[in-house]
Amino acid sequence: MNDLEPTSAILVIDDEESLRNTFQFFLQNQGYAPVVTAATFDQALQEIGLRAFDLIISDIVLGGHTGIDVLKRVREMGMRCPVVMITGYPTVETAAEAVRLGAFDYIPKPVDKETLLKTARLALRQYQLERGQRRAEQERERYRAFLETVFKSVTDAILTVDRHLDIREMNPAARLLLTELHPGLADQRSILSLCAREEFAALKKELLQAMNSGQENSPHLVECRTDDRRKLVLSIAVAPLKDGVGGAEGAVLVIRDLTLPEPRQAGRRHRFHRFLGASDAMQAVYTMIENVGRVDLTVLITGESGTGKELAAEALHRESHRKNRPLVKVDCTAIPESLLESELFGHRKGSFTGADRDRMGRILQADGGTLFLDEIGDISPMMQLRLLRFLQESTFYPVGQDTPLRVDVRVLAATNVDLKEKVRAGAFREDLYFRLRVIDVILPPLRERGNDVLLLADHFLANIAPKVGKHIGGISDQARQLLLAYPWPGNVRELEHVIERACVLCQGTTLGADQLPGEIVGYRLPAPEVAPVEREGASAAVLPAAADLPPSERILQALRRAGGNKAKAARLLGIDRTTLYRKIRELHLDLSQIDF
Ligand SMILES: Nc1ncnc2c1ncn2[C@@H]1O[C@H](COP(=O)(O)OP(=O)(O)OP(=O)(O)O)[C@@H](O)[C@H]1O
Repeated sequence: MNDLEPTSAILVIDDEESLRNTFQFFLQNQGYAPVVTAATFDQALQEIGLRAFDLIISDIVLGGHTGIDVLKRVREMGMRCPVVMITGYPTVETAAEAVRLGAFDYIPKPVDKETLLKTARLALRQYQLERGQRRAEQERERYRAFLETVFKSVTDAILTVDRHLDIREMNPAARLLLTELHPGLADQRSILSLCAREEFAALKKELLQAMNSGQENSPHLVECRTDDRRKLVLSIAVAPLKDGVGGAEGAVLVIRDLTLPEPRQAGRRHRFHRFLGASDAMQAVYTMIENVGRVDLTVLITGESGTGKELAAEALHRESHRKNRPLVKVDCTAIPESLLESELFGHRKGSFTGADRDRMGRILQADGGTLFLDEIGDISPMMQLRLLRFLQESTFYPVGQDTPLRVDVRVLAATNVDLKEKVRAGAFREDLYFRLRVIDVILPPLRERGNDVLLLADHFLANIAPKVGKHIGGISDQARQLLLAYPWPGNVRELEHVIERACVLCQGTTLGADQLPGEIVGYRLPAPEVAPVEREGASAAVLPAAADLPPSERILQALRRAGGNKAKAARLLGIDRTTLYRKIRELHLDLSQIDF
């Protein structure tokens, strides 16, 4: 047995049973496992859907299909494993064609054992090598992305210069600091513009010294003023940028802001931009947004639906130096796939049917500001690739234009799907994921925000009641208890709708449990030993948990409690009326026998 690929999984596809079995026997004898067989194209696809294979050996003629169809499907599914064709004499040409299309090799019939095993060995070895290379490349890309993330996310300003003192790279913190010192300073080609300021007069000498001596300078402190006269204290450190052969190809400048922070607003915040919430979970979100907002990083905002991702994007924009420039929002799922590309990148007149004039895309509209891509998790592989290119290069091509446009845009993206899981499932590019998630802001679900539920409910009540022409003074204790106990799968948006509905239903001056929907009233059911009869007359609708009673009993009990009123019974059960009717039909419940 060959120890290079001991546990390789192989799929043999052939409509001749004897051949399938012989191949399987030969290959298994070599220690390959599992060796799976399929007699038809459809069976083969089924097997491929069930597990990953390291090698596929397929007859070129497969009933209504061919081995080339297998090859094509395998590649369409993104699998890179080698495919070897088995061919009879009249189809040798087709097999050669298959190799041109990417098959690893073909074996003419009659297949002898040695040729089969040798080809399998070679194919598996090459596949293993390719996989190793791919893994190494991914590893390098991951490491590069990691370094870039560090470079971008540290709050120290980092700049690199070449031997001519031209700026090569600067991180977002450096861009921010230079802009604060003087607008436009960050766009200068040479570091000499910074050195021209009196406070930085020694910098040029330090940089040259570091390059010539190959030694780091010890950090020292500089006092200076920003363009708006704020005083800063900066620590400045300079180190050579080694060229790998003993010299320096430039220098690195690291500037740390040691200015004492202005006293922070003391205590807990109840509001932050358009957010409302005083819970610990929200305090952490506010601090994160404040810290991240200032630095020009790509941010991925995650959280369940209705948790306020759009509010987070607005707050991040407002906290940034781009706040006076546009914030452009694009809901990636609201725009049909075919239009999304031109929506984002714009198009030239005549580039496709219906493009009767040039159109400026959303990215260009956001120039100088922020682009917010909502629901990013659902974009197609093609859009993923185009976005990746844009994030990597800050340039893009409008549809139908072959010269690129450069923009200065900060990208914020949001999703309520688990992107990491999508990456694992191969539905989202890992490289794009890393690009987007330089920093993530995670919004907690409402059920983790404690009393914020009541804070928000009161806020929505105060806003909505006057709009529907009601004078409602507050929410009853019972209703508050129910609001607190409910897990809010739709989060703040759901709460807002619930209060809206309750305001419409409310006849008095207090919003009570009766105006809350069944799923909230019926949630967290009390202990089953409380007999329904004992609870009769209780205002809050509550029934024993479903697990303790068969469904038919539970429905009958609810109907009895509701005096035969189906709407009320449905509310007690936490389901809607139509579902209740359906269940009555399905369970063949005879309501005429019930004594209400
Ligand atoms: N903490 C909050 N304070 C006040 N209003 C909030 C808060 N969080 C969310 N909202 C409100 O709830 C609604 C939903 O918020 P938003 O649209 O930002 O959620 P989302 O997470 O983007 O939802 P989706 O993923 O479904 O797009 C909005 O009306 C928003 O104003």
